[in-house]
Amino acid sequence: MQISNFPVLQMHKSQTAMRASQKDFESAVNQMKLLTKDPGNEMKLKLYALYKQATEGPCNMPKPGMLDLISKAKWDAWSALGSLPKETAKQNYVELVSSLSSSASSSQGKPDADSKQPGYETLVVTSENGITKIMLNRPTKKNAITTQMYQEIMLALEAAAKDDSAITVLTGNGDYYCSGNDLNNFTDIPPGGVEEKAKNSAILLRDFVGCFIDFPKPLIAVVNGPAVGISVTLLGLFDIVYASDRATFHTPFSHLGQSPEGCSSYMFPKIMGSAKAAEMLIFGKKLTAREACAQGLVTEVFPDSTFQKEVWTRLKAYSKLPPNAMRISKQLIRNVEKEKLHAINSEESSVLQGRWLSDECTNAIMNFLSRKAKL
Ligand SMILES: CCCCC/C=C/CC(=O)SCCNC(=O)CCNC(=O)[C@H](O)C(C)(C)COP(=O)(O)OP(=O)(O)OC[C@H]1O[C@@H](n2cnc3c(N)ncnc32)[C@H](O)[C@@H]1OP(=O)(O)O
Repeated sequence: MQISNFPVLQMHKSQTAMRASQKDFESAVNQMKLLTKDPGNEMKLKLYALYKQATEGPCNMPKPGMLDLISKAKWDAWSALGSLPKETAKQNYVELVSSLSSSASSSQGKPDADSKQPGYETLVVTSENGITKIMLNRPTKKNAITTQMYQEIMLALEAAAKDDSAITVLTGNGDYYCSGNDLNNFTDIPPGGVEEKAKNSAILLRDFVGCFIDFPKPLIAVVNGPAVGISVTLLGLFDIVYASDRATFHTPFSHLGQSPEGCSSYMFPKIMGSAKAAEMLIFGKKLTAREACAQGLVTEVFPDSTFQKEVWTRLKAYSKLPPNAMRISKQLIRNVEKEKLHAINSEESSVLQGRWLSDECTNAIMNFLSRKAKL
């Protein structure tokens, strides 16, 4: 095999002016270890040959026997590089790895058109590489959750529970993860009046949170930006919470004349201790991602600039673990408290039903809707 059989090497022959440093080379070698998608045998042979040429120079090993197919393919690939200088081989290796990593990262978070599931108006739901991703998709409204969106999230979770993916991810599109309940939900009053509205909302809330309590597979929150209200309280029911360092966590329930939901009245004190939980749930203290991590609400914080790349690399690796083992482990952890969580969810929903009818709550919502108040 001649060097001309490797178009990618031909392409870079003219670029020898740009030399890769030893550090670039070593970091490309490390980068290869992080690739989660198999680049295929042909590419692996090219990389092998360049690595050998870069580290040992031209191939002077004896040719392996005809029956030792793998060693012979590797020997052929290396020999084909002839007397290519070590420095050029290093450069070509670095560029080849970089092209592989950028094509992998450009597909992260950006689903194939084919994998996008139809039927959702407020979400983008995709399933690929063993991961079902549910993305809140109202970026211009900071992903505030409308009544339709609550229903679509429940449908998406129900479908994800049954599909063949190993893990499920919830994330947001745009600069926010989610700004919580859409406050306009309270303006659509049915013929039965505000009491009926409050009752229906409490039922919807109870069923919605119930789906998170019962979700049978590992559930991961990829918190891409600020999170408010119910999108924060629900985090206590996730198995992993990864956050960008741009994310904040805010539950301004008292400011809104409301009270905690999402089982946070139980989960938050359990996770962070009652004093820290009270500061968030009663006094509406907003936490940075690092504070939320220190208090156990967040699993790990990543720099925003590398957030998507690092998180999806990690999740792709996790999605290859045996799915039944993950499911069984999750259920062992969850089943201990499932009944208790459902009871807490019912109680929180019923208390909120009363709060929604209070003057404190009505005034706070009116203030927001008339743009007098923001968080
Ligand atoms: C079935 C019922 C279940 C109920 C469960 C109960 C849950 C409790 C909660 O979730 S409480 C939390 C409720 N959320 C809020 O109070 C947040 C309100 N929003 C804000 O304070 C701000 O919008 C902000 C701080 C999130 C972002 O401020 P910023 O200045 O960056 O951006 P804008 O305010 O201009 O927002 C852009 C547009 O998005 C609309 N919007 C944002 N959040 C909400 C929301 N929660 N509800 C309704 N609309 C929201 C905002 O009005 C802007 O719209 P516009 O461009 O048309 O003006």
